Amino acid sequence: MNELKAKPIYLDYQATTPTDPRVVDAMLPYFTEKFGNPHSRNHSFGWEAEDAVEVARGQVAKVIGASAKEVIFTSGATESNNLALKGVMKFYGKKKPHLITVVTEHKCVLDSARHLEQEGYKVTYLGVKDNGLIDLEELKAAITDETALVSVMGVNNEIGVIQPLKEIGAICRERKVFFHTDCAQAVGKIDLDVEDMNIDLMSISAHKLYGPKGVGALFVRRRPRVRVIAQITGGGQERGMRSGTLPTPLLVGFGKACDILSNEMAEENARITELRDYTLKKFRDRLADIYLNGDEEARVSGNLNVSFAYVEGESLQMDIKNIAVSSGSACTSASLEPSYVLRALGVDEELAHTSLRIGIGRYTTKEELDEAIESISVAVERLREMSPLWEMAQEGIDIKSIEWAEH
Ligand SMILES: Cc1ncc(COP(=O)(O)O)c(C=O)c1O
Ligand code: FES
Repeated sequence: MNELKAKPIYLDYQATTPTDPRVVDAMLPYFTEKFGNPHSRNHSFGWEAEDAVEVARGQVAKVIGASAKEVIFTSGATESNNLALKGVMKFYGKKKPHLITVVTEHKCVLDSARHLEQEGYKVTYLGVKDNGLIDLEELKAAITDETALVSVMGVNNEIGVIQPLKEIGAICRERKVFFHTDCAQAVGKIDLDVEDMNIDLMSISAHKLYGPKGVGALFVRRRPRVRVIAQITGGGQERGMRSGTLPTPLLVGFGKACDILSNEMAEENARITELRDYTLKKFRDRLADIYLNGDEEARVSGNLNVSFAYVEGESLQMDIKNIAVSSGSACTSASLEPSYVLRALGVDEELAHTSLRIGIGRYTTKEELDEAIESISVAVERLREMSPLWEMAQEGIDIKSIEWAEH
């Protein structure tokens, strides 16, 4: 058949973002004529690259209210999170071997915590309420004299909920424990100020904020000073905290992307919030039995994580192939397990299997959303028509009362 392929619609901005063309333009000269090694001290090629790196450092620092000297460049948030957790625990851990984190953190935080546990450190994993937020009283109760670090993400990558960073920072400062936050999904989406929020370490990733992939940063507070043990050693770059030649073009792009956010973030988020609310309303008007996962208020502009009851998420995705969204299951492995984040919210397994994460961002248009809403709705209606569970629910049978055979 000579069918015209529909243009794919990208609604997966939490997975990654396209690099802003302005960012690409800023980067290009640093691949070619301005290619010097920023650590070369003896000639102008090096100085030129170093100057560009320092400008970028300042631009990154500015969006989070830090000073440039507190920004350590890394390869991304995965590395930053590893450095924060392992670096701090290994420095302070003899006297204070206890780390507190949250069950809904990104895998790279949870995996770093597991590694530390295997090495004998103690880890408390806080649960979350059914809106995805931590309970501050639980956090307070978990802190002991042995706690060195609390690590709570700013914004969750799956459900977009915003943790109460300022309150967490205040608790940590009062109890004299360091506060690390994974803000890979938060920078550019919410106002962040490391001073006001008493944040001691913050992980950032460029490719989530319209910058290039393969670069990120860890903010490490200087006053009061936070010490970390380097996880990558060598030439002693980044004040000994992270060795390796800095990738000048990537950093220039990262800096430019942050600079754009400094100027345009408020306006951009207002526009995206409007699109998101519009989308949710249209779904709610059209389809019964849909549920928004995660708090409706404490939520970033571009995230809609919705369960479409009685429809299996993967089947739904297969039906809407030209729309790039993420499903709430099997996304982290081939295990076909429903998302651990949704499970932690208490979303039951059936419903967790029916979720889609719809990510709206800088280049999303209303027309694209209209098309996506229509395709998803048609697919949900079609799949529900085929679902015996949906049929039973329409007849008023309580699905929960059914005894399922072992499988
Ligand atoms: C919350 C969160 N933390 C960490 C990461 C990892 O970031 P990177 O891809 O820069 O390593 C991601 C991206 O998947 C994320 O969403
Ligand atoms: S949605 Fe595919 S395994 Fe549950």
